[in-house]
Amino acid sequence: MIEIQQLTKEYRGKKSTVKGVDDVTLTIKKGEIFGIIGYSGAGKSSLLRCLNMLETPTSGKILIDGVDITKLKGKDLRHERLKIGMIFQHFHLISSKTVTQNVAFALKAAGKSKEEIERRVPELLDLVGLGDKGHHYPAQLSGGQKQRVGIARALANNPKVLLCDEATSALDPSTTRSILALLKEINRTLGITIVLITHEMEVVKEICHRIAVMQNGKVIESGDVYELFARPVQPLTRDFIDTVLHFSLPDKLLENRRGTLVKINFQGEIAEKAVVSEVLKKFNVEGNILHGKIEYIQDEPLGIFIMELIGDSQEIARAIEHIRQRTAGLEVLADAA
Ligand SMILES: Nc1ncnc2c1ncn2[C@@H]1O[C@H](COP(=O)(O)OP(=O)(O)OP(=O)(O)O)[C@@H](O)[C@H]1O
Repeated sequence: MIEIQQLTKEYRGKKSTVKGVDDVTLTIKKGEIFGIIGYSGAGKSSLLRCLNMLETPTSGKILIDGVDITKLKGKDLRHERLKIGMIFQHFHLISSKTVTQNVAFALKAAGKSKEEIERRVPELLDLVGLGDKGHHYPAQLSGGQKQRVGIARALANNPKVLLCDEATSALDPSTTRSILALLKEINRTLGITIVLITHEMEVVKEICHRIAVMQNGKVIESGDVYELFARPVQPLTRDFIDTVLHFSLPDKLLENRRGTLVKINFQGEIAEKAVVSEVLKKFNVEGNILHGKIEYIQDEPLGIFIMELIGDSQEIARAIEHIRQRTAGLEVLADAA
């Protein structure tokens, strides 16, 4: 439904030109929650803001349901933009207006009648769990409640796409979870496609179906979130995943090891874990499990074991190959000492 083709966004300064987005091609499917992750300066905001033309791309196309929005201007662009809602890290509410007036503002801007606005605003506030807060001003709300107003406002005109710009970065962990749960619910019940940018892998793990990892304006890796957790290719993707899986083996353990250290991913099936005992019987290697845990990625279990394999190097290589072929992935963390 959203096709980004060879998109580039350059910022031209007096002395130099910065490529915020550098030749990005991506397809975002209808009804999915798509995450774009990267460190500061990777180009996430630039890419997201091109999707509703808050930034004008330098080159490339953005097709939304087949319409290239980069070609639109004036009334046509305003009309197309109504299909795309957006929420922000710092909410961007109008402080002098009540919650009801903030949400009504989006409907007014779209030319909706007074009757329709009066009918729609309470509906939207109920949807985000703020049915009793209509007369409050933003200053009287918590961060999570402010973001709920932002979500109600973004959904006012029944968009097909919701863009989320670091929507939970200013919130504490428990409020973050409640806002992510609301976004998930909106995606499920209203079928709205959600594109979110974040620098937190926890957010991705919690709600995204697919993700793209950005670095220096480019997408360096993309795919199904479970697949990327199980089989990351790029070092940067691994770094992000490590922030969630928290694998740091004590230095002492690394120093004292005798064998090859491997990390094995299991697709959560107990049967797969039998592979390890099978290997120990089949090959002449000794194995010590040093660490094990199960993470839930989108409610699907991903088991992770760290093992030390001790034995003849050829035999270890055969054992590794055997495990690799029968599990969700194996990574050699350190060769035999
Ligand atoms: N308006 C602008 N003028 C000039 N350069 C810009 C502008 N906006 C972004 N850039 C540059 O484009 C690159 C990508 O920035 P962008 O804000 O898109 O990254 P980001 O991944 O969203 O980072 P952050 O999370 O810090 O916002 C950076 O090098 C940034 O300095």
